[in-house]
Amino acid sequence: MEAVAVGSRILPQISVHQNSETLHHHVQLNPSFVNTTKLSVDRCSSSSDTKNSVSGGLSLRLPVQRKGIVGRTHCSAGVCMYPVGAFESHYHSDEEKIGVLLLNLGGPDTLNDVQPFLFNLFADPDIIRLPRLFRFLQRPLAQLISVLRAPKSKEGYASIGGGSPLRKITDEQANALKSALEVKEVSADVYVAMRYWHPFTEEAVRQIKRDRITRLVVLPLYPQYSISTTGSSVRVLQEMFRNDAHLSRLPVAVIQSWYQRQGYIRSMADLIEKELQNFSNPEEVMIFFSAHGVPVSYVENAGDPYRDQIEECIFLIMQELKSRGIGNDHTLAYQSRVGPVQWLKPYTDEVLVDLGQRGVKSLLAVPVSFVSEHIETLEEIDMEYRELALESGIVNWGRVPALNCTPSFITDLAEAVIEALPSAMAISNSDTTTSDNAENGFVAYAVKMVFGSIFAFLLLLSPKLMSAFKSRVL
Ligand SMILES: C=CC1=C(C)c2cc3[nH]c(cc4nc(cc5[nH]c(cc1n2)c(C)c5CCC(=O)O)C(CCC(=O)O)=C4C)c(C)c3C=C
Ligand SMILES: [Fe+2]
Repeated sequence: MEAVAVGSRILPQISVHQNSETLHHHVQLNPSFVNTTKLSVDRCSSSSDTKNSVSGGLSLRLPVQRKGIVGRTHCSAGVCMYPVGAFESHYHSDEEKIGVLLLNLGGPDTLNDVQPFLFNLFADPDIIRLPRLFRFLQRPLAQLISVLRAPKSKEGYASIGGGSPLRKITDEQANALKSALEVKEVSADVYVAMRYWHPFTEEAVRQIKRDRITRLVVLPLYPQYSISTTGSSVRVLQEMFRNDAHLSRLPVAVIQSWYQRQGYIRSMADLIEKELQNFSNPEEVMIFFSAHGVPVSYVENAGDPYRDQIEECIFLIMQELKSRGIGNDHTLAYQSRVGPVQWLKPYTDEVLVDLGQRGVKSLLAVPVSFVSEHIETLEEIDMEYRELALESGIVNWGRVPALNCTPSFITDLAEAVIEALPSAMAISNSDTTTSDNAENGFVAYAVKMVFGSIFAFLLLLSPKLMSAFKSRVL
């Protein structure tokens, strides 16, 4: 697990508490931030199972921090150990009030919410990454793309019952996590912060303030880190915390990614093992991992560790399956691309056709970057990809369900939270005069909106330009 405190400067590398259920992982702490933490640069010795080889691979694959891009931190070599006992009694004291903030993307509750939800998504500079000079076009462009994409999106949401199930499932996960923490004698309030729809991050943070939480763990419900998911949500949190006197003093730990945790890997392997039994010849089934894509530029230019983490995650799941005597073939592809740019390859739809042509007859789809059912599992995989696979010659199709509230998974999340608690720290020297704030002056905003709207208007008026744009972007 990587955890990092929310802050405006280079952040300390936090924090992996080791226990028998956690894959050993390489992290480095900056002692000036966490002086209560005992540091060790040695790799933890562990039992001779998958853990050791995995941690070696992990440390090599972790990205170097590139300033101003991911903008936060990534781990480098070294393992830190917590003097756990030193913290435990504190959590049970009357004055400590623990909060856990779950981050997720959010989804439209009804079909009327689809276009405004899409607007919020495309208005995010971590989703459409315009060069700084063109940032003034972000909102007009978001307006345009959301209006153009809404009909297709609505169709998708209509086919899964008229809205996204993400809010309901995330609330259930929050309740289950609270109970799992209670079982481990940690009393905590669990909050949900969605990036693009209700309950928005702002609503959750307001509640955290109202409840006078004294220590907060931020847990993204994305196993792997991407600039477009965890990165975006954490950036919003950073801005809010930096600009708030109370929040900037609140000790916070952010778990950046947790795909390598043994509890998660085992839970995924359990689901795959169970689902394979539904095939008449389980050993002949191709395990087909499908991850949500991101544009290639995120990985190759902006230093997004997403692809590396997805690959590592799949390696770990397959290793776990092998240790159970399951040695099926497997492959990975990326789904859900949007827009005219290159996305991570290979693309799910192309691979399905290819596999069918190559004579693969049985296929088990495994959504690997999501932990809840949502439109990309229920509509894209279960309907679109299934149909395409069957048309392409696949005969036996199966799909592993999302983890949702699987008890072993929720228990592992609870352990991740407990392990992160000691590393929570405040943003001490908050800097409230960021250049972004300066840019947000009313006059600058008005000028940008006027020019942006003119651009969007011209685009809408030009049928030729419009149809070219539509065919490439949507
Ligand atoms: C790991 C998960 C996700 C990554 C990475 C991601 C990147 C990403 N997504 C878009 C565009 C869209 N995403 C949409 C919905 C959506 N995406 C994720 C997850 C990841 N996105 C989730 C959980 C959801 C919500 C699903 C729900 O049930 O509501 C949508 C809307 C749906 C649609 O119209 O297809 C869009 C659009 C981009 C551009 C991107 C990376 C840059
Ligand atoms: Fe997405």
